[in-house]
Amino acid sequence: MSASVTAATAPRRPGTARRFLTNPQAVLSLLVLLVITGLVVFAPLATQHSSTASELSDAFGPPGGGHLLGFDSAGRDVWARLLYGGRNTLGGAVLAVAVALVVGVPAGLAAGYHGGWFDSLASWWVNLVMALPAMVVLLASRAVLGPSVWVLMVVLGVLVAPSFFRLVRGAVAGMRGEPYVDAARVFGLRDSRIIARHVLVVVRAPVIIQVALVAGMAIGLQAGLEFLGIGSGSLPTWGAMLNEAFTNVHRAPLLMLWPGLALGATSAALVLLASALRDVLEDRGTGPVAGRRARRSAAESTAAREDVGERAGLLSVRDLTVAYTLADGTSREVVSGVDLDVHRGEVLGLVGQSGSGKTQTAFSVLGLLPPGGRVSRGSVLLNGTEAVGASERHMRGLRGDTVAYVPQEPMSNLDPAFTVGDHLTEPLRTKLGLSRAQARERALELLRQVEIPDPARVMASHPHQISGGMAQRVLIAGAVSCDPDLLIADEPTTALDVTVQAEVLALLRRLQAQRGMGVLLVTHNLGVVADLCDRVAVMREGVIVEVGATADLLTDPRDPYTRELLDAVLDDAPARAPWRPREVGAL
Ligand SMILES: Nc1ncnc2c1ncn2[C@@H]1O[C@H](COP(=O)(O)OP(=O)(O)OP(=O)(O)O)[C@@H](O)[C@H]1O
Repeated sequence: MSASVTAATAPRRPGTARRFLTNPQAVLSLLVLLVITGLVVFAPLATQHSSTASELSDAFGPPGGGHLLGFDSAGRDVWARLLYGGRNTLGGAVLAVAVALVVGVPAGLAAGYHGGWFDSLASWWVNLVMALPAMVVLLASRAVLGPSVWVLMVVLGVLVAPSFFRLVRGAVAGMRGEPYVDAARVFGLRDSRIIARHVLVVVRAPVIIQVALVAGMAIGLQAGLEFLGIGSGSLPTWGAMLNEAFTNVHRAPLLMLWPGLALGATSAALVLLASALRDVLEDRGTGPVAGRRARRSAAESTAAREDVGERAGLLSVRDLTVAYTLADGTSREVVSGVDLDVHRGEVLGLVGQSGSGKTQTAFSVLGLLPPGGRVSRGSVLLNGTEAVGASERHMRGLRGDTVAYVPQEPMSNLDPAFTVGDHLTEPLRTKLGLSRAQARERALELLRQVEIPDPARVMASHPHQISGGMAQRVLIAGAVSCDPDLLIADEPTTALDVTVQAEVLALLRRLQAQRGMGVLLVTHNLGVVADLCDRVAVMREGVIVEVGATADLLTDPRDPYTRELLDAVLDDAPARAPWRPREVGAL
């Protein structure tokens, strides 16, 4: 069994439902809410009396004769009023939450995911709304829009929408640059799909918690307004009942108790549920999520280029120049005038020191340069089609089945919230249109092809439950899943330990040979180059300084920089002394 397999399994965490059901606070508060909501929704089943029919002779009458809680000051049935009034109180809270969600969540998603002018404008608007005193706005809107509890709840929804906006925007902006979001784009998934799959799942838990909190707050605020006599007046609500009871508090103090109890129990249950949900939902096995890729220092360009012949290959890059706009408004070239060709079935190594521009070149081919970066000059032909300046839609069409990508850090390219099976089946379903069952079958087959011994178990595992080596195999399986013509592998073994590196390289070599894929292998490791590549391009400070057949280039480098790289390998790897068994008693 390989090293990557033995390290694979961590104990499985109980599912969300299980954690919820074993949390007494969660279960109890949900039960209280369900009972209250059930009584309110099915009010006609819980009472045959009307909430508005009044009989003055019954005013302040005690319980009895089917009137569970007696009568109020106008001779109306208190139990019926409580149940029907709850409809307005809870309905109002639902309305406020719905408005806040509809306004706050999409705006937060768009601002966090895309940034730019919308983010600036929305953040400015949110700061403005948050600076307004809610009570004063509610009072003013009642004066302008009339005494309707529903209108007040809509206004309240708008006032609390910023809390959802900020929550969602912060979570989404924090994960925007995560490699697994880039990886999803590399698979050719649409932004809307990425948001639905990877982004919404991140904000789901805090949003659910916030919903419970905001509902509790809306109920409290609404009751406060009604109690002060600023609500609808005519509608029975728990707040209005409190208000009426308060005027007769000396005569019938119990009349305050019932709406007070209903309000207190509902608000308390919502707050307790929110806090229990926080424990349940936020205790997810998020696994190791690495931060964004480190960006390295700049370089200026020099050097010669080799004539690479006609542009008939699978990938043909000419005069590729990548520039970044810096914070001070100036522009910096990080890749300058690069020419590259990868032919079908060929493995081209792109080598050079850290920061030489290898990754920027690879991302340009994928059409996935980070924000601020752009191809300022040149052409990238993928299967004869120009990729520079192509629409995102066009590039999405190419990613996955024309060009696929194997990243450097396997773990951070898998979304911790999803299983391996989810990762593998999603592109199969969206790109190849397979059914769920077909995609699952295909994914299992792919896992077998990348030599994962127990594919069914690995399919059901989350990223934190598998080793780095296995995660890289999963990503390789994903990359070849739609049968790409060109595979771009960016330092695919750097994050792995030595034995696993060798296995993953062997796997890549085998898959490449079986499928006849062209491979652009980005690496700084000349050992890997010698092992896998047919040809090598050496990159330094953003330019290609030498291209040639691997054997020629490694044995007879023409450029001084290539020679330096080779010397560095030799310097770094002193000849090992022959292994001798430790002498007995040496310790
Ligand atoms: N977002 C960015 N803004 C500005 N410059 C950047 C950005 N990303 C990368 N660069 C610059 O581009 C240059 C090339 O970086 P690149 O990541 O392509 O190097 P690399 O050869 O792939 O290195 P490594 O092997 O360490 O990944 C670096 O000098 C880096 O500073």
